[in-house]
Amino acid sequence: MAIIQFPEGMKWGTATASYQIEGAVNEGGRGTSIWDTFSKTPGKVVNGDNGDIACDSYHRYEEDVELLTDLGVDVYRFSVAWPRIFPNGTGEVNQEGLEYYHRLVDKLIEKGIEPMCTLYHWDLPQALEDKGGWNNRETIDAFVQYAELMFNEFSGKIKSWLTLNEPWCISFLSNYIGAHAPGNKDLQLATQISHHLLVAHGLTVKKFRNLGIEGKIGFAPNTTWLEPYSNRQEDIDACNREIGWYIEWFMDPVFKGNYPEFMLDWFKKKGVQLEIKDGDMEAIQQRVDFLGINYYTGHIARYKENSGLLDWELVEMNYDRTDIGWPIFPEGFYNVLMRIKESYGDIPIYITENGSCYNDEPENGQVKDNGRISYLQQHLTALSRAIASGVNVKGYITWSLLDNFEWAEGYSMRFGIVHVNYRTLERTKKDSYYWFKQTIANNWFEN
Ligand SMILES: CCOCCOc1ccc(-c2cn(C[C@@H]3NC[C@@H](O)[C@H]3O)nn2)cc1
Repeated sequence: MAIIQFPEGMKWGTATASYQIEGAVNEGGRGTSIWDTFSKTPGKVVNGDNGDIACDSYHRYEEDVELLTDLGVDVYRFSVAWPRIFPNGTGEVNQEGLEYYHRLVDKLIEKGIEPMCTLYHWDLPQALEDKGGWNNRETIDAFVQYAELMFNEFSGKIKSWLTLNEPWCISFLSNYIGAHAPGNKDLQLATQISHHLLVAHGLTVKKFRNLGIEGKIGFAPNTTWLEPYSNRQEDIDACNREIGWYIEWFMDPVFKGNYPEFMLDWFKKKGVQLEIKDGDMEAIQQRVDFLGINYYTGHIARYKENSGLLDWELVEMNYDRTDIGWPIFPEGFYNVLMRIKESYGDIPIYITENGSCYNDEPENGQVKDNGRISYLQQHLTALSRAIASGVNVKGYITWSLLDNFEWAEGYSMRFGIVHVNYRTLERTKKDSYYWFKQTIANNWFEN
């Protein structure tokens, strides 16, 4: 057995997102989002599930904050539903929406928990989508306007901000692969949207600085790792293309001021013509105070000509998998963090999402989710390796506090350390909740 010790001052937390937990989609003046539309489009979400009720956290936020308080977290990462603030994306501000988030933030502060606010976690106002969504550069301006209002409204209360959650999912998963809202399948569109997202991020950081808002700001790309099947250059290059699609494509512009040439060349070969306006790259390259990193899984892969977008194929290694089918690959977590350190230096990093899907149900009031505890142990050990290797990790935020609406998987896949009965909305602390609580209290665990 080994003691895995974390640095003094390490921040611990849990994460959620507005559309996934709030419910109350027609209450408090909220406008329609693209996920309301997408989830009610037949065939898009397992079992036809939607976020109408979800965990009902709009009404039960005090119960959720009690769970956070008992857990002993330092930070709670939540997201704001843009359609609660600007029901039509721009124009009239909805005071009821602001009031809900003041209630939540005030309760967190009362309990000594730092609110970390994600401004955009995928619930774009439908009114903006109707005008082209993220493909329309006017949405960039609308986002900066929304962010400015939030900065001014919550200045002094919220001191940790994230502009975007998982821009790869917002752009490529949602507009090329088509698995998420709004469900387009167009590489040119998706790639142009990825650029607009980065411009929106940069202009928002610039606004944050110009307003002189107290606190720190970053963004939260999602990552993955493909380990080459062999040391053949073609296998290494193929894996680096997939890794680069998540990491370098979104981080090079922010930290280096340019897109990675190898990815630009590849997209050009696929017919993409990226439109970059004068000043865009300078806008994107604003200094961020920290980098959020989301990591779930990785694979072994090798080159395969004309296979998918990036010419690679998975090699099945029969790794254990979580209930959503993702391989348990903690080495990939270490490798992602080392790649980021090598590429971008000592930018402070918060793990803003890491967690696992296990669909264990309560038995006599207990949820024995040993798989989730094992996943946490493996990935926190990988994290401790990265810290020992010099990666500047400031905090770890697990996904998620609650079982919730897992996008296209609906409620069929559970990521929470707290079980939610979607009929009664009763919360039940899982065994992983108690394990995480002890780890937070100790700032170490025994492997
Ligand atoms: C090749 C075909 O692929 C089709 C599906 O492809 C993906 C990829 C990635 C995901 C995914 C889901 N999550 C967890 C969420 N992160 C944010 C938070 O809201 C969590 O709910 N991370 N990544 C889903 C589907």
